[in-house]
Amino acid sequence: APTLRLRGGGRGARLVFSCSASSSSPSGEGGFSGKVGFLGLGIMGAPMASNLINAGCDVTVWNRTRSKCDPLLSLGAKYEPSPANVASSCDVTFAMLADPESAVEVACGANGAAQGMAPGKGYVDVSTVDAATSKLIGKHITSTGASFLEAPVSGSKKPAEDGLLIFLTAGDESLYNRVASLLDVMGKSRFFLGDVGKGADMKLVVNMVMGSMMVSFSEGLLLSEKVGLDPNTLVEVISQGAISAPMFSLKGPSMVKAAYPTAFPLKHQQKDLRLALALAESVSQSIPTVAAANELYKVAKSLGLADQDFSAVIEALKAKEQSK
Ligand SMILES: NC(=O)C1=CN([C@@H]2O[C@H](COP(=O)(O)OP(=O)(O)OC[C@H]3O[C@@H](n4cnc5c(N)ncnc54)[C@H](OP(=O)(O)O)[C@@H]3O)[C@@H](O)[C@H]2O)C=CC1
Ligand SMILES: O=CCCC(=O)O
Repeated sequence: APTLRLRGGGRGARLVFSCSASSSSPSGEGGFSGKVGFLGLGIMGAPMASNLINAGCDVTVWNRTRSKCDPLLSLGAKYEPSPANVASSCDVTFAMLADPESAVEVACGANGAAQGMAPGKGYVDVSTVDAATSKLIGKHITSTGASFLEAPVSGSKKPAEDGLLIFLTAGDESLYNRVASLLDVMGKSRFFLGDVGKGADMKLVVNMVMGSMMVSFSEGLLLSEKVGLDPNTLVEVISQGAISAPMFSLKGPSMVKAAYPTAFPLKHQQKDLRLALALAESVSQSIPTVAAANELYKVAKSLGLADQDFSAVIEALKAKEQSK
């Protein structure tokens, strides 16, 4: 019988089917009983794979840096020495890689996942990449007879740990239905947006808004301090008004202390702004606020902050002030 369990706390609490559930729905969704591969065990991939294992899935992992597999193996995962091996030994393989270059390399390179793909198998790329990259990966995967779904996620380290991500999917709808119960183990909601590229586009639009919001927030924190206000009070005032956002309440207090524990690496936020600018250019849209924000993230990277949380962009503003 399907297993029901409570997921999340407070307002996020809900009941979800476990991995071995055998439910079915009019859309063709059902439980997933096959073998699941997971490639890329960074900040996001590791907790996502952990949740699949904890839900009872038969998970096989691979990561470029082998040692990052160890915690997952302790939870019961299996290991294969290459993406091709994972893909050939699993029914469906997820990939959570850093950027377009690594996503292509892992899917299409030597010993890449495509080499282990075959009809009946599926590849779900949950990395944040641009539409052209996603289409390229999709082409390699589908040329083997396998199916392809892009499924970038909104939500950071904590939502990944809590299984509360938001999936922005596009591509093969039957694969979407086939992996729905797996997405529900890792996330709180999922959108199917159409042809390959639409999930990538949606993700880049969301993240360009987020990246600009963070810069605007940083400017406000610094200005409040400069005019003699307590920036902690600013965080509190914002949290009670119409521009309240979990991101401000979560990151504000540590930003005031100049602490940037990494949830979303700054280098990835800058990558997303770069890709969003290219997306806007492809349709001749001007996004001047995003362009200005991108310059600040580039400055922050040049200050050695690439691996800090993206909220460290405030340090680029501080550096500008100091150089006056
Ligand atoms: N962190 C966040 O809040 C969120 C991140 N994202 C997106 O998810 C993706 C992953 O992010 P995150 O987990 O934070 O990033 P991490 O930097 O923590 O992890 C990146 C992963 O990519 C692997 N990788 C990098 N380059 C290569 C390569 N050339 N070949 C093979 N593997 C490679 C890394 O392997 P290795 O361990 O060997 O370095 C690691 O497994 C990114 O696209 C990011 O934009 C999306 C939503 C939220
Ligand atoms: O891509 C990273 C998104 C982070 C978030 O949605 O909080």
